[in-house]
Amino acid sequence: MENANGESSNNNNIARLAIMELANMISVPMSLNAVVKLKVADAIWQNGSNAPLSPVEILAKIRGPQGGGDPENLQRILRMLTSYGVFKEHVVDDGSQRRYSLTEVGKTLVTDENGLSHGSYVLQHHQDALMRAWTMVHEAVNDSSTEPFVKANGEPAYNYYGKNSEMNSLMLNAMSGVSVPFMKAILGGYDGFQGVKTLVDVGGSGGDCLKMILEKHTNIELGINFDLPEVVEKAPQIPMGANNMDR
Ligand SMILES: C[S@@+](CC[C@H](N)C(=O)[O-])C[C@H]1O[C@@H](n2cnc3c(N)ncnc32)[C@H](O)[C@@H]1O
Repeated sequence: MENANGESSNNNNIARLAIMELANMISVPMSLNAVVKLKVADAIWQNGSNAPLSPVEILAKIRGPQGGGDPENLQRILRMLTSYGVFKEHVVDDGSQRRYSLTEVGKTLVTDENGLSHGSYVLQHHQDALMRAWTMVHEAVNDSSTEPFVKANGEPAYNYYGKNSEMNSLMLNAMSGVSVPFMKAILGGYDGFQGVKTLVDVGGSGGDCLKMILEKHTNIELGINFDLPEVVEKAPQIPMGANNMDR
């Protein structure tokens, strides 16, 4: 059946459902944020066994002897993220119990031997200051003279992070967690650093990428991590490298 605009009611209903799904999309990153805060991926991973666990078993691992927590609500979050490919759901034959293991996507949230994962990246993107800025995106259209982050928080993002040690560390960890695995892959196939004597990483954050490049390409005599003073202050010293130094 068609309405006055020539649209079928079935198409209309699909459109209504689509806009409702879009309106509720915030539940996806917020659920992701929740599993990172709860350290669910590490609880399931258990040194690589990745054996499917029930919400009750996951809670026991993340909360330890203090116990407690709500397995029903945890299961809701896990099911939501299962539908977005973060977890795999294993349903017992009679449907009475559901267990969860990590997919390849979920494994990116497991803390590695260097204490890194993509979890910090998730948290960094949903910290309060950014959430406040997201509510003001329309202001970037109404009045683009001041960016939404500044309108929401009174100063530009990196100034704001630099003044708050917790946010600064979160940003550093987020960048390391993402960049180290990518840089490993890049170094396996990219030969553009051959013949380079001085390398400057502009906005190099904690200097992980620069450090990895210097370790592999010993032809580079000087590496400079050029970043903001409060960022390089926390960055570890790099052999043969310099932080914000111009020689
Ligand atoms: C998205 S992060 C890049 C991280 C890094 N390149 C990596 O791959 O891990 C952007 C970096 O730019 C730095 N940055 C921002 N404004 C800067 C400025 N004015 N001068 C130097 N660095 C700046 C930030 O402190 C941050 O470390």
